[in-house]
Amino acid sequence: ATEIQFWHSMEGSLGDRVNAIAAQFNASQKDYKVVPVYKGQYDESLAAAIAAYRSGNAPAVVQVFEVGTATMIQAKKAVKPVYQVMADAGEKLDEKAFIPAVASYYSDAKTGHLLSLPFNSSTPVLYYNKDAFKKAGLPDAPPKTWPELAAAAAKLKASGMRCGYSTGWQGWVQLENYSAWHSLPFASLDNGFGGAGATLQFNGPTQVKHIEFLAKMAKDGTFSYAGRKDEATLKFYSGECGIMTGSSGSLANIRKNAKFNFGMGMMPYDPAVKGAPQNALIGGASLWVMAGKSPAEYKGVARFFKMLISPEVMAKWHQDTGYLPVVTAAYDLSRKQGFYDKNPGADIATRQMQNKPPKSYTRGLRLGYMPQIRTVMDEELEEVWTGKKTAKAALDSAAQRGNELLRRFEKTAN
Ligand SMILES: O=P(O)(O)OC[C@H](O)CO
Repeated sequence: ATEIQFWHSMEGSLGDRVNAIAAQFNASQKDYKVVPVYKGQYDESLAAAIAAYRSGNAPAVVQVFEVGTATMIQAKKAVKPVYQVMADAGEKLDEKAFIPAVASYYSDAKTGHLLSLPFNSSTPVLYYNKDAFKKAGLPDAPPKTWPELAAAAAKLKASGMRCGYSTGWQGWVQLENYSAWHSLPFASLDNGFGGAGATLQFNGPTQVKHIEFLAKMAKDGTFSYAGRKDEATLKFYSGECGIMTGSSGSLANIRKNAKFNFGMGMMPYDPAVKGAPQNALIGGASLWVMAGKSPAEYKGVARFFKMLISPEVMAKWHQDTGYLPVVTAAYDLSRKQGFYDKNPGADIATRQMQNKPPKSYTRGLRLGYMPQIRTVMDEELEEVWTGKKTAKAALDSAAQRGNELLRRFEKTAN
């Protein structure tokens, strides 16, 4: 059988699910063998795939986080667009089958065709420890607003918890999604979808106020910073933190490890901000096909992709993990199966994305060097949590440093 290397960043239960899907595909036919390989976290696997391409050892498929999209689009020679892979292999790709917000994130601005395959899309959600809420005398309901969240975190601490609130992926949750959820642009030119020349706008007064709010929580000990990626997930399921905002896709590992009852809610919003809540931006990752592979490998990739987005496989992946059902048929199937009736909260990630019709600047991000801009946001926010910088100084500096990265990216493109 022709081997198809599939590099990914799915950890714990998520990795188990990826392995199970590959095994299912491999058992369904004899010509191809998909070999999933965990290559570290998103930034690590992206760097590994680019290095491997340069030395001629690229995998056929690599999972790239959403913010790496512009990087992959620019690496034209290194990738083969998914719509071409499917067409060459004679596999029909119904691009209308995808949830529009997901498809547009990964589509070519000019042709409108899919460049990568949407696979694990998420939105940030809120998780809360129901047992801890009960012990703290809090009602059994997720905090809806940031002031409610702060009050609940204070009560949790007062009841003896070590950590009231923590967050995963701070740039994604507290600035990228916070902006969209509050109907604000993250960057000009429709967050970069309008072409080159965009400047970052996440240092506006509303975002500054929000980071000040979190800084105050960090100072009084009700917000505990856990790390740049999804370290907060572990702090939540271990019972240390009573509330967490993080990826809807953290559900798989929370479900497996939490020894308490937990509930979910939408991202909190600031009631003082007009238009909030607006809609969420998707995160997670998509699957990119690398260039320079054999026709047989591409045929196998196309068959595998076809299976991944079939309503049955996608519905199961969504139900098992908390990632979005990226094809509408998988959402319909899950509903028909009674999944949302049996699992309250399981459709929150989808509902947030569709909360209101998106504005031109709440559809997603298409910004070069966005992984590096994430690092800049992380560095600057960490200065706020440790009290070394004010929210305003940190966000202004992050925007300025990020703008320099954007200009540098545009130069490499020409
Ligand atoms: O944990 P994930 O896979 O939902 O990804 C979260 C962020 O969007 C990664 O950039």
